[in-house]
Amino acid sequence: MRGILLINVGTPASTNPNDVKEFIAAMLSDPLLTGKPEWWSKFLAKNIIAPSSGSRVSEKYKLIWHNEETPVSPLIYHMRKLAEKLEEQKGVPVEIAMRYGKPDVASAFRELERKCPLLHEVIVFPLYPHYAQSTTQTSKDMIGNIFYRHPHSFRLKFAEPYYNHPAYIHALTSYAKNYLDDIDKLIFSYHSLPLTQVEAGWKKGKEYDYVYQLKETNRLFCEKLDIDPHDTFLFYSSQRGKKWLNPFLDTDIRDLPKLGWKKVAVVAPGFPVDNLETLYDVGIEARKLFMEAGGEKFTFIPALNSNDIWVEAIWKILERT
Ligand SMILES: C=CC1=C(C)c2cc3[nH]c(cc4nc(cc5[nH]c(cc1n2)c(C)c5CCC(=O)O)C(CCC(=O)O)=C4C)c(C)c3C=C
Ligand SMILES: [Fe+2]
Repeated sequence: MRGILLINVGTPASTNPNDVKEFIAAMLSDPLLTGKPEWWSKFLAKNIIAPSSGSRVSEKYKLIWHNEETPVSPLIYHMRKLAEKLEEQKGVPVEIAMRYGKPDVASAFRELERKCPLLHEVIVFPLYPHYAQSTTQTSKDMIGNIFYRHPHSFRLKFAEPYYNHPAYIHALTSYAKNYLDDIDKLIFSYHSLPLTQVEAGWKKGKEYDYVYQLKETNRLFCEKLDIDPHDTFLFYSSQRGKKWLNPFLDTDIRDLPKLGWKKVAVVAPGFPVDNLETLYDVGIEARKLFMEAGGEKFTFIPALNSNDIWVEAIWKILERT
């Protein structure tokens, strides 16, 4: 039998500033994420960035935390629901794990083996449709490292980027089309990346080319819904410097109302499940900036999360893996 491991970057254990600092330090210590040497990344992350940003970021997490039942990060909440639905509807064991922090990959492998002693294959499904060194590559490296260190009965596969897979585009468009009435422009919002990492990927070819891949998603999205690409904008969020992919959602969106586009909907296809980067950066911060700049209507399109249509799409994407 096959098992599925849903992987994502990670999230703090709670909104407590110490937990947030620990998470930020773990992430920013990764040389594949920062593009800097390991010793330098670790030093900077633990001694400077995490201590100085932990409390500020913790305030953002408090605004989006999932407080029903047991309080939990929305990222984990949606991933658990997605895993449960996949398990129920497809009859295969499914676990979730994070690149940084908990739940961790080694425990997820053990749990899959416990659920299904006859497991012969595990497919890792990254909740990042587009390739990036800071998401896909670092997750693949870390999982391989854990997998090959211990003997396992099953073999391991990693799903390729699915940015152009018809099932992903179908899920995205069937879901998003319900939010597109009465708008002047549709905004595609993606996580920004340092230009150095983007260019390095571009040189390796389109399987590693973040911008090529996300523009393909946008093109296919417009084609499927018969949207004129001139009625869309591409913005990048969560940049950490000037030499990152732009225009920036958290500054440049303010220009739209002045140009006469006062009603927008924002979709973030790079995030199949909601998290801080969608719920806060888009749903709270970008909305506020847009409305303060004279906007009249701001529609935040939630991620696919655990919608049935996304469960079906994942299953179809895994067929070719
Ligand atoms: C498409 C997905 C993502 C890309 C690409 C990405 C690149 C990237 N991220 C950082 C630094 C941080 N990311 C943080 C949180 C975070 N990032 C993503 C996704 C991508 N990151 C997710 C899903 C999350 C988790 C959010 C949650 O709900 O918990 C954080 C911590 C939070 C914060 O401080 O904002 C940091 C730090 C870099 C440097 C980078 C590319 C080089
Ligand atoms: Fe990130």
